[in-house]
Amino acid sequence: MKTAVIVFHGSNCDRDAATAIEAVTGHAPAMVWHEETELPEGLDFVMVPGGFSYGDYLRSGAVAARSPIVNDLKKKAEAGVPMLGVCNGFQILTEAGLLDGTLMRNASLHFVCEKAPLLVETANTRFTRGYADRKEIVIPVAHHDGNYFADEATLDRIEGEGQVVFRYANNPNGSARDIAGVTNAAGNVLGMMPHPERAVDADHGGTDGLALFESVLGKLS
Ligand SMILES: NC(=O)CC[C@H](N)C(=O)O
Repeated sequence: MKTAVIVFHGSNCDRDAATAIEAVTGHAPAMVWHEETELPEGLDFVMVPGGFSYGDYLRSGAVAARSPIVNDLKKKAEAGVPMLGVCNGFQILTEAGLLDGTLMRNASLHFVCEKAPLLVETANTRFTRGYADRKEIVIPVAHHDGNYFADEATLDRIEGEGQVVFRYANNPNGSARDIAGVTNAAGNVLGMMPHPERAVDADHGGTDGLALFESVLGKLS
C-alpha cells in the first residue's frame, strides 16, 4: 500500500494524518512538499491535510491550490487515485476545482472547535463502506471557514448522485443542507470539514474515524 500526505506552508494536521494512515496500513506515507511537481508513482491513496495554509490569506486554501504539486494531484484525481481532503484539505480541493462548492466563513463568524455528531449519509462509497447507512458518528471539527455553499442546482445534483457523504446532526457552521462531506462525481475524491484523523485512537477521545481509513485503505475484512 503506497500512500502520501501533501504538506504546505501552514499545514498543521499532516503528522496526525500520517499517524492515522500508518496505524491502519503499518507503513508511513510519503510526506510530499507542495513545491514538488510529482507525487510518487503507483499511489493507492493521497491525503490533503488540515491546517492554515498560507495563513488562510485571500480565501482558505486559495493559495495552496495554486501550488506546483496540485497539477499532479489533478492528474491523479483524473486517473482515479483515491484522495481525502480534510478541513483545510477540503478547502484546497474545492479551490482546485476537484470538488463542487466552496467553504465560506462560519455563519456565527466564530471559530468552532467541538465534537460534531455526523450522519453517514451513504455507506456506498469507498470511504464509508465500513459504516452503516445513516449511522451516527462523532468526529471533531475545528475551523472558521466550514460553511459549505453551492447553488441550489449543484446541491440538487450532488444529492441526487449520492455525492453527499456526511451531514451534521447539529449544524455548527451554517453549511447548506447540513453538508459536512462530499465526493466528486467519480467517487474517488472526498472532502470533509470534520477531522477523522483525530478520531482513530481511544486515548484521544474516540475512534469513529477509524472505519473511514480502514475503508479507503482496504483494511476491512
Ligand atoms: N483545522 C483546519 O484545517 C482549519 C481549516 C481552516 N483554515 C479554517 O479555519 O477554516
